[in-house]
Amino acid sequence: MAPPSSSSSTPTSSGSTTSVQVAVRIRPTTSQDAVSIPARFQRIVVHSTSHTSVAIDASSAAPATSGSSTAVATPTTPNAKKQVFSFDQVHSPDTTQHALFTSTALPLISRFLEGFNCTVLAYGQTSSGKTFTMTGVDLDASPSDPHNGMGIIPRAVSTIFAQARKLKEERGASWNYTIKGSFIEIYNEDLIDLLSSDDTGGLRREVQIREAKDGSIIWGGLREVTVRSNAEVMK
Ligand SMILES: Nc1ncnc2c1ncn2[C@@H]1O[C@H](COP(=O)(O)OP(=O)(O)OP(=O)(O)O)[C@@H](O)[C@H]1O
Repeated sequence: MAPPSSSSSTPTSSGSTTSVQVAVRIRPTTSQDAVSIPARFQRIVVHSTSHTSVAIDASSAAPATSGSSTAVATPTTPNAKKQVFSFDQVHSPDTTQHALFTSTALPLISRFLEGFNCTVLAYGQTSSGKTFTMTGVDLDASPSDPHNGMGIIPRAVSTIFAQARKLKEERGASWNYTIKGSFIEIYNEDLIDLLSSDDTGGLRREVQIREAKDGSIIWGGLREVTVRSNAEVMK
């Protein structure tokens, strides 16, 4: 979360401004679901009803096709009430990786290059698609290709490098930039530096997090590595 002095506000669909935006992505059913989910639970209960809302079927009735191995829409029972929830963005199962990136993370990149702190956080139950959404596949493909499976991280990193190169071309020899990366795992209450093992004989170093007087965040002992390309970051 960005400290107040460097946070950046974004207009919401309701017209108010907030520094936190919530986007929901509904993942499609996969072939794995057919084997890993018991047939009686194989039904779709979450539907996007607009670009900003989802409806959850309230029916607790068993689906008409109980026993089938394919997911189906839940039949509505009489008087079953759908619950509707609103978010800043709702993405249906057919949303591509490129479209998701363009509407969620891309707007943050220009703000990031202006000096704002930006965070993209994936949250969801196991198998809901966090890794697919954040990392995806085709990690060193072109971020502008709308058809590949690159997730948010490789697309964001490629875009940051491309925009930094463009700024360099515009600003000439008097302007330079360095991009550094760190990789931290938060596990229970511990913060583990995942890039520290090389110089600590295989043991990963714990890092300390504290807040400076000006509200900025200090990561004590965190290893920062200079990176020059998306391929280097994703390695
Ligand atoms: N939008 C999508 N389109 C196609 N397949 C998807 C999509 N989202 C997720 N999947 C597939 O669903 C499965 C589970 O996704 P994923 O591994 O990303 O979940 P996760 O939230 O990271 O799970 P965990 O918390 O257990 O690590 C994977 O096989 C992934 O390829």
